[in-house]
Amino acid sequence: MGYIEPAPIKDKENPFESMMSRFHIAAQALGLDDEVYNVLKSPAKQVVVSLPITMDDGSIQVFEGYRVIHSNILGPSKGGIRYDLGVNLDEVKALAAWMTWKCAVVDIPYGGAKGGIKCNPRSMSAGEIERLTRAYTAALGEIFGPDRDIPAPDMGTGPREMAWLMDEFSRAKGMTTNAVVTGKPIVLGGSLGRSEATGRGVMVSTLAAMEKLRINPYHATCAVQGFGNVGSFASLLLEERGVKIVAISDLSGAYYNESGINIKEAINYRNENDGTLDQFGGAEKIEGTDLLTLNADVLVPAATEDVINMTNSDKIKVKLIVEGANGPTSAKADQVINDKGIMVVPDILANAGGVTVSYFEWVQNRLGYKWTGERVNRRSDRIMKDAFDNVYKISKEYNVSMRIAAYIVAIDKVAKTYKWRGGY
Ligand SMILES: NC(=O)C1=CN([C@@H]2O[C@H](COP(=O)(O)OP(=O)(O)OC[C@H]3O[C@@H](n4cnc5c(N)ncnc54)[C@H](O)[C@@H]3O)[C@@H](O)[C@H]2O)C=CC1
Ligand SMILES: O=C(O)CCC(=O)C(=O)O
Repeated sequence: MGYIEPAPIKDKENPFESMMSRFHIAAQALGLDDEVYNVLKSPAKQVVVSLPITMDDGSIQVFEGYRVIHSNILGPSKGGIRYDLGVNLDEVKALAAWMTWKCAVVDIPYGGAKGGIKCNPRSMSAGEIERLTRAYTAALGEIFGPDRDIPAPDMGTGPREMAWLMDEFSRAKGMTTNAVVTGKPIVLGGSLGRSEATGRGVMVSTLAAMEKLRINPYHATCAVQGFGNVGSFASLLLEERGVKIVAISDLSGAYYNESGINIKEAINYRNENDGTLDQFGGAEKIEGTDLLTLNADVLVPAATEDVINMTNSDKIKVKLIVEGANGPTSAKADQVINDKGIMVVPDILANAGGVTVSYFEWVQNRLGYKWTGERVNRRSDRIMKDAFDNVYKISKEYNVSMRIAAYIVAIDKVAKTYKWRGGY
């Protein structure tokens, strides 16, 4: 398949401003004082690096790489690395702040960071991606570290890139340092359960929300946007629990089957076809954006930012949105969705299963010990369910949406920690 350019998203909002508008509402509800507000509204560190890479044809191409540390108040900063043509500083700043709130919502001892390289990994060879990953790691070698800043996979990256990052960092330090990065291959110290962890957390959040809404999973239908790491595992695990997945999608388009898509078949098809669902035969092909407005009970956006926005929010028909992606709902669309009475399990809660198991991976690396997959899943399910219940309780207490409640939980924890540690 040739590379398919994503269609530009209409009315895309500035992601950092979107994040700030929710932060502002939650800070007001919480009565956050000005000092802490000012500390938390700006990232602690922003680094932009220029990466000249020799391409396979011998030419030199210069790529721009970013790493933003939003906060290290709760601990070393943590967050994925994204390879995508849409990467820019405002996006990375927003994603870094979301990591701060996410780690606080699930109560793990990390601050928030995010990184990215503006590139199109689908049009690059493995060798070019390896050289780019190694150059990025070398450029940020003084930022990364198991006690400082710990990257992980995000869109366009996975265990392969994390292995190169770990190796490059270890070579520079003269010792194997596997705790510098999570989401590694198992053989390099990756944790069992990390690959499926984000999708698994989405499944746990979806079932918890369905229980509140009295939706029986065995009678429920669900549409999932994005069929990468998060979307495919969320689909598989929800299907295993009785939910009928009626639509899935990726950059090639959306695929609809009202009797339910066989998700194992779709995953096998994608794995055998260069990572794409293009020409998938188990469903009828529909427009990618039509998936968002289908008649289903649940929508899981698991692709990218701002896909639910002012052009389509009034047409959304589901009862529940569970945000597998970071920032899939624009801040302006929040109000429309709330007015329609749709429950939203927000990104900083719903997709926190990934960073939770990344934390377990880091703990195992530091202990020099391996947990069983059963132990990883049991503990992460518990953390996700407790976090859901806590956010739900706060949403009732403050009479706010689940999104604002999650921000309240997070900001409160970070602010209290900041106060105890003291400013400069
Ligand atoms: N990988 C992880 O552990 C975590 C990922 N996330 C978030 O989940 C989202 C997806 O990440 P991954 O699954 O890791 O990425 P991935 O690179 O594995 O997969 C992305 C998928 O989305 C599809 N896609 C991209 N743009 C699209 C569009 N406009 N419409 C339909 N499909 C589109 C791609 O074709 C691909 O199927 C991102 O927002 C990421 O930040 C959040 C928490 C953890
Ligand atoms: O696993 C991690 O450390 C971070 C994953 C991530 O980037 C995210 O949750 O958005």
